[in-house]
Formats: sequence, C-alpha cells, structure tokens
Amino acid sequence: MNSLLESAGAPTIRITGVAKSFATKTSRRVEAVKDVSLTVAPGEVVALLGPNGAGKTTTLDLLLGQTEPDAGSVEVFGASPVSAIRAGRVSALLQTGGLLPDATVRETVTTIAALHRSTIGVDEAMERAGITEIAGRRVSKCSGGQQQRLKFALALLPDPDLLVLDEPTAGMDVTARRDFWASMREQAASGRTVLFATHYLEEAESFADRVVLMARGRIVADGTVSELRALGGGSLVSCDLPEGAATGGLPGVVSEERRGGRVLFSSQDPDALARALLTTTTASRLEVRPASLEDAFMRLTGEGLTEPTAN
Ligand SMILES: Nc1ncnc2c1ncn2[C@@H]1O[C@H](COP(=O)(O)OP(=O)(O)OP(=O)(O)O)[C@@H](O)[C@H]1O
Repeated sequence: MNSLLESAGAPTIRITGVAKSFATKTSRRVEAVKDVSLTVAPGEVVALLGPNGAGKTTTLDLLLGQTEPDAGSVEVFGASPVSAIRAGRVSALLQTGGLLPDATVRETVTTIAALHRSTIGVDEAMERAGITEIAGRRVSKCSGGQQQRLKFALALLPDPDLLVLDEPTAGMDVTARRDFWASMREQAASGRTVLFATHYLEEAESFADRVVLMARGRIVADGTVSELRALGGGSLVSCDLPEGAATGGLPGVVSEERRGGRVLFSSQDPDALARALLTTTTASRLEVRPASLEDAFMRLTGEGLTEPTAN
C-alpha cells in the first residue's frame, strides 16, 4: 500500500523543530529559520505573515522539499515533501520559476498538463484560475497579475489537496488581487488546505482562518485574526507626557514606547489607564483606540507600535 494512504489521518503539514541557515559571502551564516514547529490540519487556510527576511520563503522551500533542514523534520501528509509532491497531492505557486514568454496561456497550461499523470483538464484549470478569456494571449503580453493567475492554473492542474502559495498576489493591483482571492476562496471551500505567505495584513485578515506570524526566523504568534489582534495589547492609549515623567505603576500597561513628547501605551484596561494618566500625571491630549491587527504585527515582530490617529 502507498505510504501516503497508510498515513491517512496524519496532519497535512507537520514541521517539527526545523532550523535552516545559509552561508553568506562574508563567512557569517544567516539563520533563516530557527526552531520552527507548525502543524496544519486538512482544510485549514493558513497565512504565513511576516516582514522581509522573516523566513517565510525558506519555510515554504523546506515544505516543498526544495531545501533540506539542518535540524528537525518536515512531513507532508505523513510522508516526505518529495513523495507528497510526486503523489500529486501538493502544488505550489512560487515567486521563482519562469514561464515561456512566446507560448500562449493555453499552450502553457496544455504543456504542463501533459507532464502530470492525471489532471482536472486544461479548460477547467483555466476556468478556475479565471484566465479563460486570455487563453490565446502570449505570456509576454500578459500583465504580472495575469501571469500569476496562469501559474495558479498550473498549480490547480493536478487537483492538489494542499496548495502552497508564496506571495501569490505580488505585482497585482487591487482589483486583480480581489479577483484572485475570490477564485482562491472557491478552492478553499472545496476542502483544500491552503498555506500562503504574504506581507499584506489585509490578505491574512480577510482570507486566512489562521495566521502564523514570523519574525527573524521564528514563529512569534499563531492564532486566529482575533486572537492575534488581542495580542496587540487590546487598546492603544497615547498622550503628551514630558520627558522624565514617571509611568511606573500605571494600571493595565502591556507595553510602552516614547515618541518625542508623546508616550504610546498598549493596554488591556484602557479606561483605568486613561483615568490614572489624567489624574495622577500631567498627561494631556489623550487618545484611545482599539489595537488593530497591524499593531499586533508591529508589536510581535518588534517593529514598534503605530501612533493612534483619530478615526
Ligand atoms: N539561499 C540563501 N542564501 C543566503 N541567505 C538566504 C538564502 N535564502 C534566504 N536567505 C536569508 O534568510 C533570511 C530569510 O529569508 P526568506 O527569504 O526566507 O524570508 P522571507 O520572510 O520570505 O522574506 P521576503 O518577504 O523578503 O521574501 C533572509 O535574511 C535572507 O537573506
């Protein structure tokens, strides 16, 4: 029996204690991924979110067997990434990997379809990716977004159980991005597992069931959008406060940052904090607003909070 079938019931992805470093020209090694563990269940739509250099692409490369971990293990459907890919269960839409500029969209899909043992069919893949209308267009005449959709059609061909997408909407304008996610949503609704890397908070927020936040090679948070937002500190309280004013002992403070004459607090109890600031300190021009996902992102990735703007 196929080892992939024997492993029915295994999580779609199980990454355990994985580390990966790269040599650089300056002889210093870059630790791209450090002790990363991640389990993804069938049917989950997971966003891997993080700033540049966080380790997202390296994690996806490990998952797709394109690179081997220095430590730890990577399993896809209970088997090695390479066997899962050979079995046609995994497809990827990556940043790298070129298309032939002189081929038409249909020719490209037809050529790749011929390499697979079984496919959903050229027309069906083009339809699902929303490129039927541009089937006769040369790849060189397609926009960046259309080329991404073409790559998406190629990824859909083998009818994979897991789709891995690295910044799939890079280079797309707002409309193309919205259309792309609409077709992705249809794929996810049919029970496919989707793991996508993105810089865009709003993509993670509007599309993923679960957000895995990476920074400096590590997973710094993992949860639903609302769980992550709560990690942002609940609410943000900002006020003018002279340099040197004591802020120790103020209630409900999760974190504190000074920006010139202003102090920015994240707080789980903004009412108590605001009251204390206004009655026990010389704070003025006080503002309170709920923490956004962006605040959680900034705080957890160590990139600082954003100043509450009146809204
Ligand atoms: N082949 C490589 N050789 C040397 N360094 C590498 C290599 N691949 C990745 N790195 C380094 O590892 C770190 C993580 O890179 P990675 O591409 O995984 O991050 P990322 O989160 O995908 O970033 P981005 O959003 O910019 O694509 C970075 O510091 C990067 O420069």
